Amino acid sequence: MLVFSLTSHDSFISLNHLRRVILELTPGSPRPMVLVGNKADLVHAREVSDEEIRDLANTWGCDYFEVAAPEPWQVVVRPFAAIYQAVLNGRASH
Ligand SMILES: Nc1nc2c(ncn2[C@@H]2O[C@H](COP(=O)(O)OP(=O)(O)OP(=O)(O)O)[C@@H](O)[C@H]2O)c(=O)[nH]1
Repeated sequence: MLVFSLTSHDSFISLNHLRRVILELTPGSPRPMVLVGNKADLVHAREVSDEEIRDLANTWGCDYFEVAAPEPWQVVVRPFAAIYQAVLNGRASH
């Protein structure tokens, strides 16, 4: 799960490194990933544009979820459910 803060462009950029490390540590394995922008409630402090998020999600072939920690767990759980489903799909195709 590639999580960044919508209020920190640096955290968005640092996902490149994080993803590279994950890929290097797990060669040959299925590695379903989702992109998660946290702190969606802090609208006025937002530093990452929808366009750059969409571009990155397309480039990496990831689903994108926007969450805020204060939201009900039913919202915050969505990216976890997506990863879980992707793992199950990966197993089914092997
Ligand atoms: N409003 C809001 N605050 C959040 C959210 N997620 C985390 N925080 C707050 O951000 C602060 C830092 O949270 P941490 O969980 O310590 O995250 P961190 O990555 O160690 O620190 P930061 O780089 O400061 O975000 C805490 O005060 C959290 O309560 C969010 O979605 N919305």
